[in-house]
Amino acid sequence: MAENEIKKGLAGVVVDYTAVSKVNPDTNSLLYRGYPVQELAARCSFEEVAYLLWNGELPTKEQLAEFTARERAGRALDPVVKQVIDALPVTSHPMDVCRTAASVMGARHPLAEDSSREANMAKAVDLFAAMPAVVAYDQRRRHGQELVEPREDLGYSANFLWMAFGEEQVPEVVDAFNVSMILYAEHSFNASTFTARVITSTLSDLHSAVTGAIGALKGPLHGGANEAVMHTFDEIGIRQEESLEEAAARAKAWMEDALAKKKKVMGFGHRVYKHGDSRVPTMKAALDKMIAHYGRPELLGLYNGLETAMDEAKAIKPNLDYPAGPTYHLMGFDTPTFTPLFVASRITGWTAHIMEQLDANSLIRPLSEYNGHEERHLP
Ligand SMILES: CC(=O)SCCNC(=O)CCNC(=O)[C@H](O)C(C)(C)COP(=O)(O)OP(=O)(O)OC[C@H]1O[C@@H](n2cnc3c(N)ncnc32)[C@H](O)[C@@H]1OP(=O)(O)O
Ligand SMILES: O=C([O-])CC(=O)C(=O)O
Repeated sequence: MAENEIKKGLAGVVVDYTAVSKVNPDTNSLLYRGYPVQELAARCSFEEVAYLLWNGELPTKEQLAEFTARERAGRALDPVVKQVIDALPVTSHPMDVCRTAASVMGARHPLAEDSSREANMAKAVDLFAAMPAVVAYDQRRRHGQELVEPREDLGYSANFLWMAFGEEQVPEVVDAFNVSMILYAEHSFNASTFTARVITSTLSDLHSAVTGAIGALKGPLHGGANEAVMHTFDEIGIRQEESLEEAAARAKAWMEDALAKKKKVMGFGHRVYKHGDSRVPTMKAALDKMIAHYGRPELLGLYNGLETAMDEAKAIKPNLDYPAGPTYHLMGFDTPTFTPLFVASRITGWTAHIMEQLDANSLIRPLSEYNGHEERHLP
């Protein structure tokens, strides 16, 4: 019997203060620096939200102009980072490519060993500006396509889609992508952010913390779930000729069978929210728009069938990854690219937390209760 109560997975443990965001499971709300995320998603660009997360306030017109000019100037893929990506097999998971690229960018950064607030802010903006090129180029090279150079006349989301597909997207698609970036940007002490804070607490550098955070995000219990959702849809089978009702019935039957076999179905459940993820209604509205735009009601059938069956059987609600996965699929991203899209967004939240951790640092080092062999001695 343990002498101390063990909180497995640190469930329910409050480990520090944060002013970056507030997740409130009782009111199903999420605030970034005090602003409801739904309001930000409806009215702001992702660039404005990034600025807010880092600086605590939304930018003025002049500040936004300066900030976007800085972001646009940093979008091109560093030729050395491209060489490193090209040296990786095309079968490498795109999250491994992202993690490697973040690490190379850190080693090459002119301020690599400087962890002052000014240097960290510069590094954060550099990563934010450059990661879309990594994600977009890696998807393209896996499909035998050439790098697409960024366009300075486009906003962050429009340019990201341009670099991924080499075609300008219509405003509805750009808006849905912008909403997904805003919703994915920040979520208090989730596993990847906590990883970044642990690494930062040793006084290691920002790129090391982001590289570790990317590793934590990859797992299917965290960000990897958006990719896993699409695998579920694929396993059930996407049949474009099918009606919404037919697809829903097949998805419902699939879920009932999966739950009878005690399977965990990715895209459902959350450590903090127990009555639904605050971000899902906004992301689901964006998914609905994409389903209408691309004329794909059968995907809504699959979505509804799984959700209903999970709710009836276990009352477990979808998390953000559930509507995000099929939204990215409709936009034309291949499935392994979904979690790197999450990386591109969460760089903002991670780096805001890294700077906050450094401002009031204490080495993160919890205790453990030993349950191994009694003391013994060599014969
Ligand atoms: C952006 C994000 O990172 S959001 C999270 C993305 N992750 C996923 O979608 C992965 C699937 N979900 C899960 O594994 C979990 O819900 C987690 C890890 C997110 C949170 O889990 P925890 O708070 O640790 O709860 P835990 O995993 O113990 O689940 C509690 C119960 O609900 C069940 N449950 C929770 N989620 C699911 C699920 N997705 N499918 C089936 N059952 C589930 C568990 O089996 C468990 O049942 P039991 O008490 O009968 O054993
Ligand atoms: O908060 C969590 O545990 C996971 C999550 O939803 C996120 O990181 O966006």
